[in-house]
Amino acid sequence: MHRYQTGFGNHFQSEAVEGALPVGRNSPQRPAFGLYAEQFSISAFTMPRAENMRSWLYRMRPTTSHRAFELFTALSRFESAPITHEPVTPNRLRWNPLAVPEEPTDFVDGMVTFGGNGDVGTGAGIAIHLYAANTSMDRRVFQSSDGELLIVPQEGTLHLDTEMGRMEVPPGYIALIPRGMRFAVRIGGPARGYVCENYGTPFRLPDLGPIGANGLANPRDFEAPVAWFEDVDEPYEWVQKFQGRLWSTTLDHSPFDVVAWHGNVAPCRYDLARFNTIGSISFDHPDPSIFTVLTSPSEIPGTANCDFVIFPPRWMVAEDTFRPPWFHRNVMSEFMGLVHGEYDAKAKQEGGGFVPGGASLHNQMNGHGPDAETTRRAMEADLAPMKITDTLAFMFESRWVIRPTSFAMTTAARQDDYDDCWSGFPKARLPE
Ligand SMILES: O=C(O)Cc1cc(O)ccc1O
Ligand SMILES: [Fe+2]
Repeated sequence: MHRYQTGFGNHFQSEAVEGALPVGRNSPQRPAFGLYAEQFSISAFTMPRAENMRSWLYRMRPTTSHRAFELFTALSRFESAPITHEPVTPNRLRWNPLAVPEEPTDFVDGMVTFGGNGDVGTGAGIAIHLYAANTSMDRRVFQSSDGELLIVPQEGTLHLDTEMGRMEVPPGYIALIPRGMRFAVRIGGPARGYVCENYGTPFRLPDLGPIGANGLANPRDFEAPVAWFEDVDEPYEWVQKFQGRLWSTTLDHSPFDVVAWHGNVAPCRYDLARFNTIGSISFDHPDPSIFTVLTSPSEIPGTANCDFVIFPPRWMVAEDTFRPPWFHRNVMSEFMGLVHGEYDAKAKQEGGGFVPGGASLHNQMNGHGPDAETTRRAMEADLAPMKITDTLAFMFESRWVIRPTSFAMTTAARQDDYDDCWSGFPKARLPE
């Protein structure tokens, strides 16, 4: 339906009306048709060229023309770091999916923060939100000035209208919305999913090292929209998340009035089925970093502010190998979600377990891994090549402890018996 331009971080250009995009300069004295030029910067002007990110937007009115924002207090579940709930538990946590609300609830109203780290004020760390919605954003747009949004739909296709164009994002896809970009989410039914709000360095493709020039998420499979605008002179509510609080103002027109744009900042979507999954063809279960789709680096090399990692369908062929994820204590903290199917570290469990729409959190240095049933099966398995099918789990992995919110700690969706999945392991028997 919508048209897209392909590539990740390309210098794109697009015009919805022929002649709207200036040629050969960014800010002509009089842009075509009386449009206004606006630079949209998500890196400092002086960042090295390879990391410099900005686009030029040509819009019907300057963004500046609006009344003052007023503090919006209704949405207390939409939180930001620092998350202050004390004490931060070292316990492994797992949650059932959020129920889709019965009251009309849009994407912004339906956002519930489960945890976060770092600080919106210093621009480091992430927040992890889950959304459950049943209504489209109507004459309402949202922007997070606090971070970029990585959206992982689990149920229901999202129709994202953004200042730079429109995208359709069904479950199995992800979307990236740049920091500060205004967008609206339209849905045709119940919608549920996960959001990583990244306060730090924007997500980028990971280096490939010895993998070579190709593999994992290939740049050409990312899709950015083409320019699109609506000429609507009616009230629009504009909700802005700024330093952890929600602010709102009303425009007398649609903010989707960008007629043309060019640059290397743009929203995009990516079909996770395009991920070129690489794994062991000899022995041993590789570290899950081999499944990194996108990474937000921190200032310590190889130690991400956030890695976005997926566990898609794949062949398992490793010989003499315990094939599921191994037992693990990690300096990095791991938040997981499940889009569909079963995860290979957790056996299906009557009335609970790790289910689509649910989530788990294994924080710094705390042991986790396959449950007892998965372990028993994997140790007894006939190691013929086998394909793991119908599954899509993912992880937001961060160098900082992901501090759960009060909501996450107290919600009835939290499984208070999670530890039990690791009980009943037979003890090793040493020689007499
Ligand atoms: O389930 C997890 O905890 C994520 C994970 C997966 C894997 O294949 C190896 C290590 C790891 O932490
Ligand atoms: Fe892990």
